[in-house]
Amino acid sequence: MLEGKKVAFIGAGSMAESIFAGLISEQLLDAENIIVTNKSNHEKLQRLHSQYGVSITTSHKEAMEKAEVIVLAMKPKHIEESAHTLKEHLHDQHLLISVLAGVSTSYMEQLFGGNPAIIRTMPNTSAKVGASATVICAGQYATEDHIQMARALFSAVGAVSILHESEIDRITGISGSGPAYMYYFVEAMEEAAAEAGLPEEESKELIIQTLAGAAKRLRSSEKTPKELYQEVMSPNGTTEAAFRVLEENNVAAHFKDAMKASMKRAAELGSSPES
Ligand SMILES: NC(=O)C1=CN([C@@H]2O[C@H](COP(=O)(O)OP(=O)(O)OC[C@H]3O[C@@H](n4cnc5c(N)ncnc54)[C@H](OP(=O)(O)O)[C@@H]3O)[C@@H](O)[C@H]2O)C=CC1
Ligand SMILES: O=C(O)[C@@H]1CCC=N1
Repeated sequence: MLEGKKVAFIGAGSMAESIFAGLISEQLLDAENIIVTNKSNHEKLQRLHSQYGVSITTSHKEAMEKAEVIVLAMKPKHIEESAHTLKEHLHDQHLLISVLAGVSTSYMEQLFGGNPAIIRTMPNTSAKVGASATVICAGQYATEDHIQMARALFSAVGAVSILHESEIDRITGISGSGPAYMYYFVEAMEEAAAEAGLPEEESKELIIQTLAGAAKRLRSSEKTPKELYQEVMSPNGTTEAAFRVLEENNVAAHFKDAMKASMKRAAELGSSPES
């Protein structure tokens, strides 16, 4: 569906880079069909050009004129100023794909004016290795073809689910921010290994393999997470000792509170993107 099309990224931060790096390595698009622009960090654009071979420009007008698919990848607080510049170059053939947390399609439709085709998405940075968990929903002017185009783009960099827009803020606290939670736990595991005097490289590898193995098991087993962790626990053994500490410290409750805070922040970004 994206054959022969050019895709412009407005915003060149970690999310944009994760997506276009994934699109290139998964061979959905050639680097020269990807145009990247940002606000003012020219060194960053140069680095992205050298590293990936993507086309870069400091002109948002040029990006809009060359591409049919426009990925909005700036911070939510910058959507208003950005839409102000982009809207004069927007035409009927453009598809706008937003990755912005919290920002609704109706708000973007209002900013761009007219009847812009907008697909709102919530990917995550695992797009860089073709393993994002992306959620998409359509604005009122997006057609089935637009949905399929966005689905094709994000399918190249991971799994895609279609959700109702009212669910996207909540899922942001689960799968959008999700990779960060996993890295945080891995960091704690690495620190515990180091504090116990274990060799760094070997511990790191064992932790990653443990995480990958648990993810594989979750995917392939019919068992619930509780059944799976109970399987690890020998009576009065090491895991039980660890879980006693987790439960004494209410870790699951605190972790759930953290995800609720992320969901709440997504809703706040939507009601007041400039915050
Ligand atoms: N990081 C993540 O894991 C995820 C992020 N998102 C969403 O992706 C978006 C980007 O996040 P992230 O990549 O982390 O942010 P970054 O801060 O890393 O990048 C933001 C980018 O936007 C550019 N920018 C700022 N203002 C404008 C403007 N007016 N016009 C064009 N470009 C502009 C910046 O350019 P310059 O450097 O020149 O100022 C920078 O390249 C956010 O809306 C976020 O909600 C969604 C899912 C996951
Ligand atoms: O932290 C953020 O706001 C973005 C949205 C989801 C993940 N990162």
